[in-house]
Amino acid sequence: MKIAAIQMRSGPDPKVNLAALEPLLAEAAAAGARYVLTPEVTMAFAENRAGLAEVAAPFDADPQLQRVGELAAQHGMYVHVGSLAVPVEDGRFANRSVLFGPDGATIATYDKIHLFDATIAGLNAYRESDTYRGGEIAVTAPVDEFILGMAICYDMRFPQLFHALAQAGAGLMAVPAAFTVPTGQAHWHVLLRARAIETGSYVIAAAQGGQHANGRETYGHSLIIDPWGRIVAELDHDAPGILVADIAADQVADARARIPALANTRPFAGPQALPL
Ligand SMILES: O=C(O)CNC(=O)[C@H](CS)NC(=O)CCC(=O)C(=O)O
Repeated sequence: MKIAAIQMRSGPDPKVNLAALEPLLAEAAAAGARYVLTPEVTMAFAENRAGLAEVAAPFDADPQLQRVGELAAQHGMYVHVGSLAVPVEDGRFANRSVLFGPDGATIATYDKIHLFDATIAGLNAYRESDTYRGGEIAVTAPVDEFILGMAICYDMRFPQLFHALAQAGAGLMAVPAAFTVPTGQAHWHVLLRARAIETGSYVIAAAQGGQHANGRETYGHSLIIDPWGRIVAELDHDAPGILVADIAADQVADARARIPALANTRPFAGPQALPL
């Protein structure tokens, strides 16, 4: 199965972002992709909560999202919108991933569980939970012969999520992202490779990249990693573009046969704080 990651440089306006996305989806379809992943905050990378409130639409009436569903059907491929902001009851948003099937139907949604509340030296303090409400449910979905495990950006730092997805059968992990540059330089490749190795799974990471209109700068470097932890494709820059690779379910089985860490997982008690 051919899969593709789309790298973007989204701004605050969903119409402009959709216009940037459409030709990249067409390019992925022309390359033979059966499954395509777009980055976190594909549709609106806003400056703040007020900026999002101006453009975010109810989930069932989002014109850009509906257009992506039509494009999935037109191209006959799975299109996974890495995330977009969806208004929720408490005035915040869900940072939500949406998977469309090749017939254009919505197959699955996933709300980002782990929110980026961190202060990084030299950057602003990020308080994602001011704007977004965290999800509470891990999600898998069928994509042809694969089971897809859904994660978003900062989720990649939480191996227990990927372990749970793999235990539920996922062999392809999706990580749409809008990573900061310094943490990307330090951690992006090693964390994503580790998630692939630990779970014997493919990892596809579709990134935002470059200098955005909202003042943020993101790391780019979209990646596809095989279940042995090898990087099989990378956009070695932060500009918009697409990345394509062939994946095969027998590679998942092979990696898990060589290192059966999933099967060898055992429950344990403790830790005991010694000496008692
Ligand atoms: O805020 C928005 O509109 C969109 N969301 C993001 O950009 C999110 C939350 S601020 N970014 C990350 O999770 C980066 C994580 C990261 O860089 C790391 O883990 O090192």
